[in-house]
Amino acid sequence: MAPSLMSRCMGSCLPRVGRHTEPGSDWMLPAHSKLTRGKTLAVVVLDGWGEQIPDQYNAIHVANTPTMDSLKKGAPEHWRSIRAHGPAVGLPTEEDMGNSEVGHNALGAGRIFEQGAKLVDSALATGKLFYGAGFQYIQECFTNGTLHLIGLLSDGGVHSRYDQLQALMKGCTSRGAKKIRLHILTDGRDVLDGTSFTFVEQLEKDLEELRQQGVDASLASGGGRMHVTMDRYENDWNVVKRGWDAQVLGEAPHKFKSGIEALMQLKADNPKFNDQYCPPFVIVDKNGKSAGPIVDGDAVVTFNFRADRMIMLAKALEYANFDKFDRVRVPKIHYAGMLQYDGELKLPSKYLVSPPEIDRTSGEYFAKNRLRTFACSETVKFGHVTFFWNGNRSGLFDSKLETYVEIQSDQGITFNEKPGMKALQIGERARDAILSGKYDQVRVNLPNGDMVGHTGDIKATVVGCEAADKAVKMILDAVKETGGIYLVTADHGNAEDMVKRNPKTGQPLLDKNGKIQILTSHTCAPVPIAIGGPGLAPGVRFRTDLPHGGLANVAATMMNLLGFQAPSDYEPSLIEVVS
Ligand SMILES: O=C(O)[C@H](O)COP(=O)(O)O
Ligand SMILES: [Mn+2]
Ligand SMILES: [Mn+2]
Repeated sequence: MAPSLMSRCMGSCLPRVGRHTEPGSDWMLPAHSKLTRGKTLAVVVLDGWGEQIPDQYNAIHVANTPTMDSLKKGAPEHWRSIRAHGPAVGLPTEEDMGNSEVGHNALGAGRIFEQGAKLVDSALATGKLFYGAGFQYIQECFTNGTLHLIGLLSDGGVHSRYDQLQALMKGCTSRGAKKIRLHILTDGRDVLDGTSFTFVEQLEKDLEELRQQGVDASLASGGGRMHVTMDRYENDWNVVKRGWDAQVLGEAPHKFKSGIEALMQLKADNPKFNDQYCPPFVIVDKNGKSAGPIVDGDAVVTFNFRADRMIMLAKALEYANFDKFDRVRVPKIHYAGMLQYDGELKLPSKYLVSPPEIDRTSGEYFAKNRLRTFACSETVKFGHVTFFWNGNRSGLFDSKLETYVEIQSDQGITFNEKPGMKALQIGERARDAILSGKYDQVRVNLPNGDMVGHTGDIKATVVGCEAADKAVKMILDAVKETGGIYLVTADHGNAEDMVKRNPKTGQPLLDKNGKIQILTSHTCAPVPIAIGGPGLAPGVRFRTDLPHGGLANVAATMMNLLGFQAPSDYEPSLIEVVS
């Protein structure tokens, strides 16, 4: 140990826990030279809570949020905003809005990793995607079988991108695929509601082009992403079953001759129709025979790069012992994911592009340094503060040190129906964990801004934000009572902007009927970060020399607040200690 460091640590500092040398070679984090251990750190992630123009379309501004307001107004040296979109979280461009996967990855891992969207872009650009073991595996079925492509039809860039699907279709047909069937999930969540028509039209054109080249290419089934297939964290297996029935068995309550006919008819039948909740349908020929059930000898690719909402289908497609619903018929197929979605479960076992290797996350460091962690959210966000936070890794690092609590989310509703969601229960569980004194870190995700924001219902989103604010208060009160420290931040924007705006004037854009266009998606807005609590050492403040700080700077900040230095290759901490 350097003499200067030793003298600083004599007396008041706790013993130095260890030393980090080469990345990965030593898990022990050195003690911080000025900040001591022993305080509970509460980490609150407000999902979908950005900083934006304070007008009537900013649900957070409209909402009564005294706790979050006081953090912002209270102490300028303890509040700032940080980047949560684009390259700051490993996405291809500044136009890419943030999302929970990349946001929580960056928060937990403390470094910026090239994310799925970018990795697929380069694997397609270099052609590497078509030379790997995953592609060879599906290619084996091209001569005698059908290639099924299942995924989100959108250019949201959160779970998938249409240009990648186009490149995949082209690449597959030029490498021998003779018969292709598309199983689409309509979006309206990462892109404007109603755009499914445009995407389906484009897809029909692209399929027609393939047919001109002699490929038997057509749409086989469809459904809205939130109602069909794309559930997550096992909240509701019925969603995946609906997809299975349409995609694999070729059965659905609605049958149409084309995708456009399907959308037009379903919309005409139901004035409340929206892209996210489109019912499942199959495409049939004139005899009513479905265009593309999945059968023995076929190849299947799930073309979403993002993990959370594909894992359940991946399990249904890959696991021999699967008991979540009756699959009725389990075809012998060659299945590959666009990426491997779960590194711990190695699921799916075959994939086209290697996922980012997110290693040495803060969670793993904490476990190795014997810190005790409590993490909690409700089902729809549970994996965010655990799986995503830990670098897309399921499970605990150390069951003796970590407690992960999942509160069951409401099922089968859109969250504007119950916008408070489980925020108060999450707040209570976190409060109890803090008061118990058993944990060094208590981490939660409060989902309201995001989950209600995605419904496009402004009034309900306001109510949701108020509930989240109450939960923050509960947690901050417990921090106060126990002399702890808090760090409150968010993973990306959503509720702070509920309308599509003219980029030049900032005014809401109108649709062809003169109605304001509602924005259901995330945004590119920065997010707030606030620190405080009685345990925060005097002199701790946000540095002013990191104006472009982003989510990846938070992990080192947490380590400092817990009394440790961060690993040298982590993005720098946002705080400094002045005397
Ligand atoms: O999956 C979703 O719900 C949206 O596409 C993205 O939202 P999230 O990134 O906040 O989960
Ligand atoms: Mn999120
Ligand atoms: Mn979201």
